[in-house]
Amino acid sequence: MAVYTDVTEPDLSAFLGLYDLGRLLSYKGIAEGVENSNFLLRCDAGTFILTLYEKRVARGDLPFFVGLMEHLSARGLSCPLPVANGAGETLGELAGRPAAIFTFLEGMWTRRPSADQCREVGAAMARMHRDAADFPIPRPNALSVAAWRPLFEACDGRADEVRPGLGETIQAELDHLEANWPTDLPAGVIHADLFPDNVFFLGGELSGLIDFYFACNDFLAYDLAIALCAWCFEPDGSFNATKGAKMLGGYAGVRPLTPAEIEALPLLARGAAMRFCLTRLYDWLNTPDGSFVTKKDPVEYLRKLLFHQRVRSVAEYGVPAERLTS
Ligand SMILES: Nc1ncnc2c1ncn2[C@@H]1O[C@H](COP(=O)(O)OP(=O)(O)OP(=O)(O)O)[C@@H](O)[C@H]1O
Ligand SMILES: N[C@@H](CCO)C(=O)O
Repeated sequence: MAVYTDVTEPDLSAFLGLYDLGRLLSYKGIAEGVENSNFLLRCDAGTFILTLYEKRVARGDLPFFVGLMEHLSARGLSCPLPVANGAGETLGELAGRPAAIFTFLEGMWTRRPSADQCREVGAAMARMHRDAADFPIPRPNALSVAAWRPLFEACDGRADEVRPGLGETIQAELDHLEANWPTDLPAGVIHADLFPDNVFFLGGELSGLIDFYFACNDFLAYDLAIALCAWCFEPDGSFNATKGAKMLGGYAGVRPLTPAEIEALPLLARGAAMRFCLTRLYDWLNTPDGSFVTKKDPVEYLRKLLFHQRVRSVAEYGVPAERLTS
């Protein structure tokens, strides 16, 4: 679960006193999530989410994250809207942590996404890319190709404890990715973690996107590659080309891809699989047994990586290239 910091009722009531939300009626910690502490708040004014930012989130990045959610909400994208206090500020401090209150999004995330949901996610991502295009604050991707080898080295040669041969596979793949990573694809603000647990559906329709705490500037098609990894594989490890086709088609229906993006997609997907394999590997090796944080399996992303290594063209994701361009 993710409630790292306890909040006392007097402290919370004092914090809420800065806002125009009425009295605190109740609050409780939310078990899901890994990075920050989240609480469900009920006040006279309604239901809200209180987030306390923990140490893995750099304070200097908070204006980017909170500002981006404000920017996207103002463009009509459904995502948590930071609530301003009486002084017009959206970021404050509570229990010694930076803290913010957000509007509550109705809906639930889906553990078994359907092909139609993959299409909706593709389309929502493209709208997000379009709506964020004029967001003025830059944030370079701290987890892009240049960060992967240092992350692997921080695993101290222990990858084979997770699976024999894993270290060698990662080394070889890093050599390939570093030598071939594209340099000039269309870029902008990406979500960078648009996994099923960060997309809510309500009554069969996509109701919103959450968790913008990896958002950054990078290649737009890299975001799509991440989503392809996160949404289009089945629990048995097989790639579902119907879901792949819907995801890519949903995206391209809003923002057609360039020929260079289409050609780069299998490589970007290898990079995406590597990024999540490495962060999971690092956490796997460095999270103490018995910790209340659920460790995610790095080998799931090794398998996805091996799949993408065999892909020669976007058609193998289920859709011919000509259907993705304008
Ligand atoms: N605005 C919101 N409306 C409704 N529920 C929310 C909202 N924000 C967060 N939640 C709930 O809190 C949970 C954790 O939120 P979030 O994923 O942002 O946390 P995190 O610690 O940053 O997670 P992660 O480990 O995925 O990076 C979500 O799964 C969701 O249940
Ligand atoms: N989505 C990430 C974890 C949180 O960002 C993963 O599944 O590894």
